[in-house]
Formats: sequence, structure tokens, C-alpha cells
Amino acid sequence: MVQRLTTAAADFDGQLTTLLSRKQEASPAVAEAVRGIIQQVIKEGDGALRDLTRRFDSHEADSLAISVAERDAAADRASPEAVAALEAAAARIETYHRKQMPDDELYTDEEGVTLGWRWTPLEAVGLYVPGGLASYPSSVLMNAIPPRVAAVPRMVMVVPTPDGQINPLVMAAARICGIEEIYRIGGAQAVAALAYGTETIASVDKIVGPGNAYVAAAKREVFGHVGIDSIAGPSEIVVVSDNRSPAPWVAADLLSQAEHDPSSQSILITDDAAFADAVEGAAEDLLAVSPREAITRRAWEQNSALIVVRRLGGDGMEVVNRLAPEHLELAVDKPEDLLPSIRHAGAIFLGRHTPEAVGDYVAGPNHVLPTARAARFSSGLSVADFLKRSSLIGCSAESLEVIGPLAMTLAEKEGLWAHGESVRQRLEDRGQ
Ligand SMILES: NC(=O)c1ccc[n+]([C@@H]2O[C@H](COP(=O)([O-])OP(=O)(O)OC[C@H]3O[C@@H](n4cnc5c(N)ncnc54)[C@H](O)[C@@H]3O)[C@@H](O)[C@H]2O)c1
Ligand SMILES: N[C@H](CO)Cc1c[nH]c[nH+]1
Ligand SMILES: [Zn+2]
Repeated sequence: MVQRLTTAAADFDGQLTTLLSRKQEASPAVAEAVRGIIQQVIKEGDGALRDLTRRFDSHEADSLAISVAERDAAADRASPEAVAALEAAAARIETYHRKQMPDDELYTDEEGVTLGWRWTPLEAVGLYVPGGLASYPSSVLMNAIPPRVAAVPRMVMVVPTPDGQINPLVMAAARICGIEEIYRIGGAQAVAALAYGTETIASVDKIVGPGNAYVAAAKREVFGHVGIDSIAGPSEIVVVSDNRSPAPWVAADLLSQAEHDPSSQSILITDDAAFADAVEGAAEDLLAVSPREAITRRAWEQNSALIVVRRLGGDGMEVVNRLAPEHLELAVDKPEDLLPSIRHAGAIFLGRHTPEAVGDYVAGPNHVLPTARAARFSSGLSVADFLKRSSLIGCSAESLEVIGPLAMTLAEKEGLWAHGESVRQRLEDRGQ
């Protein structure tokens, strides 16, 4: 049975807090295990990667790299229909991300100071492509197209290959994106290798991409030594629906994220208890025929919930903002009426005819999105993740006369003599 909550209950706040803690994404046990793995990779390099790959992915990674020839041989085995779908998706994703490319700026202000900024791409990025409980060719596209648009020169892809099996469509996606440096490693050890480097793998400057609780915890650990995108851990969905949506549609949308991982979370917010009953029944029917029943049922029964609220546009929106979900579906006639009340969500799906799955694959926006309430302070992967902004500042001799004395005053107040002197000398030399 999936759990049932109602905002009318006196202890609703406590129940919601418990529900949020059900996601094991940030558990101390996972963090502890991950710290051990990272230390092992730092100390033993490639040897640790082979050892951990044997332990967690059940194969001997004699060669850690997947060569371009191996990539292409595998990609050639992918079904042409699936490759065509990937190519169409890639085109839509690229069009969307090209619109995110920011412009450089240069202007002269009223005091005659030239100011602006300039964007430059990162030099080397690591792309984590998950591959433990499912294969994710779509995540190759979502990871690799933004840095390609940003003109990052070195893209390194890591992907676990359980039992040594290379997924042909993942390789086809890598070929579409022009990724030539690929390693058959996953989990926290892959994140550690990208962050610290090994004999075979040169370190990168930033690591992006989604993964399970171990990958998410590893990204938290290496942050600071390298950049990371956001914490994109086990998938989540919140569906806000009135009783006019077909219950099987809503049930399928909820299960679409539950089936990713036993740590996933799916939550319905509705203003009709009878509709919640109908969705629960429809979900049972779907679970009975799902080929991924075991994973899906665990996420559904252990971490998920049906929440009955008084008013979707009132307490319903307060609950949404507390949850700050990765994906938020507004399955109502007029989603635009609810939109202004939403402050935190990675991606918002507008109206009953927008299943979250179109965002996962083909709509265009990125599916690498913040989870575990990280949508309160971060956003989905974008071109901006692969760019840095340098400020530009240029004074003429005349404009330095206008703003220089202000700097001298502040330098004196901070007791930083050479700061003031650097301005004073220029002003004095000009005065002579
Ligand atoms: N938020 C997002 O944007 C987004 C997008 C796509 C997928 N996802 C999520 O990515 C995840 C993919 O997970 P996955 O498991 O299929 O693949 P994965 O590649 O993330 O994880 C597999 C790796 O986990 C490690 N691992 C597994 N059990 C371990 C253990 N007990 N101890 C140490 N390490 C262990 C192994 O190294 C293995 O290679 C799912 O949670 C899915 O929901 C999130
Ligand atoms: N829903 C995932 C993001 O949480 C992305 C994905 C890839 N394939 C299917 N779904
Ligand atoms: Zn998905």
C-alpha cells in the first residue's frame, strides 16, 4: 500500500518531514561508503577502479577505456529505428540549448569606465552516464549537447557496464555527440577518477550528470576540488491533479519515475480523496503488468505518497514548495493559474497532455535536474554549466580621475596602503 497523507491532519508537517527523509539519497551510511571508495581511488588509482568494478559491476575491466573503434562497433548494433529517434531528440535538445547561449557585453558607463563580461568554455568536463539498473542513452544526449554547444574542448564520458555488457544505444548516442574519450566505470569510483585522475584517466575541471545515491554522494564529496552541476540523484515526481484527469494517466506518470530506482519518490497532490483511491487502484493494475515491478513497487510503497489537500491553488501549492520536486506535473485545465505560486521545481510540465516522459526524452529542455529538494537553490543542467564569466574593467586616464579617489578613500579605511598607492601614483603622474 502507498501511504496516504492529508493536510487536514494535525501532524501533517511531521508526516511530510518523515516522507522527505524516506529518500536515502543523503544517508550517512551511503556518504561513509563513498568516502572510503574515493580514498581508495586516490591511493590506488587504476587498480582501485578495477577492484571496485569487479565488486560492483561484476566484470574484469582489463582495459578501462572504450576505444572509438569499440564504441562504433557497439553503436552499429543499435536498431536503426532507435538511432533515428535519438537523432531527432538530439536535434530538439540542441535547438533548445543553443537559445541558452549568453552574449558577451561591453559598454562605457556615465563616468567613462569601460565595463562588461566575457564567457569562456570550461576546458575539460566529465559526463556521468548512469547504467546500473537501466541504460540511459538519453542521458548521454542531455549531458553532452550543452558542453558541445558551449564549445568545451574535452568531454570525458564514464558509464558502468554491468557484467561487461556495453549498451549499443548508449554508444550510438556517444557517437552522435562526438564523444571519443569513454571509460567503462561507474558509481563513486568513476566520480573519484574524474576528480582526482588515475594513471589512465586525466582529471577534469567539472563533473556533471545524474546517478544513484552513491553517485550523488560522491559528487557532494568532490565538490570544491572540482565543480559539479547540481545533485541529480534518484528521480522524483510530484503530480498535482484535480479529479478530471484520467486516473490511469496520472498513475502511469507517477510510476514512470518510481521505476528508475528503489530510492525514487512519486507523490500525488489532489483535492479529491476519491480520485486518490482511483489513482492507487490504477497504479496497482499497472504494477501487476510492469516488467520492472520489483524496483517500482519498492519506490512506490516505501517512499511515495498520495496527499489530499483542501485546495490545489492553496495548501496544495504550499506542499509543492516544501517538496521542491525534480519534476512537477500540473495536470489541470489551467496550469497557468497555478504557475505564479510555484517557487521551487526543477521542471514544470503544463497541463494534462504533457507526460513527464516527453521531458525525459525529446521535448528539448535538459532532464538532468536537481533532486532531494536541491531545486530550492539550483537548476537543471544548461549551457551555463559549461561556461565561466570573466568581468571586464577598463579605465581611461580621465575616468580614473573620477572613480579613483573613491577607491583611495575605501583603501585607506581598510588599512590597505598599496591599494591606495596604486591609484594615487597614476593620478599624480597625470597631474604633472
Ligand atoms: N535527477 C536526474 O536528473 C536523473 C536523470 C537520470 C537518471 N537519474 C537517476 O540515476 C540513477 C541511475 O541509477 P543506476 O543504479 O541505474 O545507475 P548508476 O550508474 O547511477 O549507479 C550504478 C553504480 O552504483 C554503484 N553502486 C551500486 N550499489 C553500490 C553499493 N552498494 N555500494 C557502492 N556503490 C554501489 C556501482 O558502482 C554501480 O556502477 C537512478 O537513481 C535514476 O533515478 C536521475
Ligand atoms: N527521469 C529521469 C530524470 O530524473 C531521466 C530519464 C532518462 N530516461 C528516462 N528518464
Ligand atoms: Zn525518467
